[in-house]
Amino acid sequence: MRGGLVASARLLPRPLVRWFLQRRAQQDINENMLGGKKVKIIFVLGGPGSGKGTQCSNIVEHFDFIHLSAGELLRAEINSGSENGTMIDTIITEGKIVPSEITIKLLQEAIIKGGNDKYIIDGFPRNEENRVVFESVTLVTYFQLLEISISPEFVLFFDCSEEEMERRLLGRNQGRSDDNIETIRKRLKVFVESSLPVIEYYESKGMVKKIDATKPAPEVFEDVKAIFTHMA
Ligand SMILES: Nc1ncnc2c1ncn2[C@@H]1O[C@H](COP(=O)(O)OP(=O)(O)OP(=O)(O)O)[C@@H](O)[C@H]1O
Ligand SMILES: O=c1ccn([C@@H]2O[C@H](COP(=O)(O)O)[C@@H](O)[C@H]2O)c(=O)[nH]1
Ligand SMILES: [Mg+2]
Repeated sequence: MRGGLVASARLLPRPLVRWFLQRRAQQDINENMLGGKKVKIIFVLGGPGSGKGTQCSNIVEHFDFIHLSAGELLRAEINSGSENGTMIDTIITEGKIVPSEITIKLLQEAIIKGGNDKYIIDGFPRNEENRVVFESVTLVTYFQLLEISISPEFVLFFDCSEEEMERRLLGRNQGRSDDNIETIRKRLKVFVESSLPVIEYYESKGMVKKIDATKPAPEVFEDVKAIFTHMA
């Protein structure tokens, strides 16, 4: 049946087919749709060690979301032996921010591959440039040339004191090259200087749901659960 439709479409004038597909894609763009589904994206932000990864794991156990950690995608890229691997590794070890085009390409691929319509994106956008570029991201739906603006439903912000974040990272023990006191201090500085402005931007739009992340993890999850339960 589908093959028949494709064959029939081939008989139509190309400009007409192109116009039809572009119109459909434009409708999808206007409604934040991907492949006919409304895509829901939630940004999970907070300082290093605030508990983003821990809580995202809890969220996917209870709610139908796919968890994409930008940091994990970058670490996987290093381990894959990609040509950018060494450069990404150096940037992470220095606690700096990887160029937007690299991180966004990995997120785009993961979103398309995920095939779901609900994503929690953990640890991204890291700076204003990340945010602006992602909001005009090009997702390949019908034509490569279409610009699809994906804006988050809301931003979940894990608010935690620096002392507590530092203590947690020093005790994490997962063999990460950036879990040493020198890099941790750099990451905390980058968070304040580059990532907090992103949270302030969304705050000014009334899109931030702030969580007290200094509490024990199960208590933090109770607060997170309440937000996700109410959005369903
Ligand atoms: N509420 C909490 N109380 C105490 N320890 C916690 C809490 N949440 C997470 N942890 C622990 O703190 C460490 C950091 O947590 P997690 O990896 O979830 O943070 P993160 O925000 O994803 O950090 P990063 O930005 O470095 O990836 C882990 O060892 C985790 O088990
Ligand atoms: O959007 C991003 C996300 C991460 N990075 C770099 O990776 C490390 C680790 O990220 P975590 O979220 O803590 O796992 C981070 O310090 C950055 O160096 C990035 O550049 N852009
Ligand atoms: Mg993490």
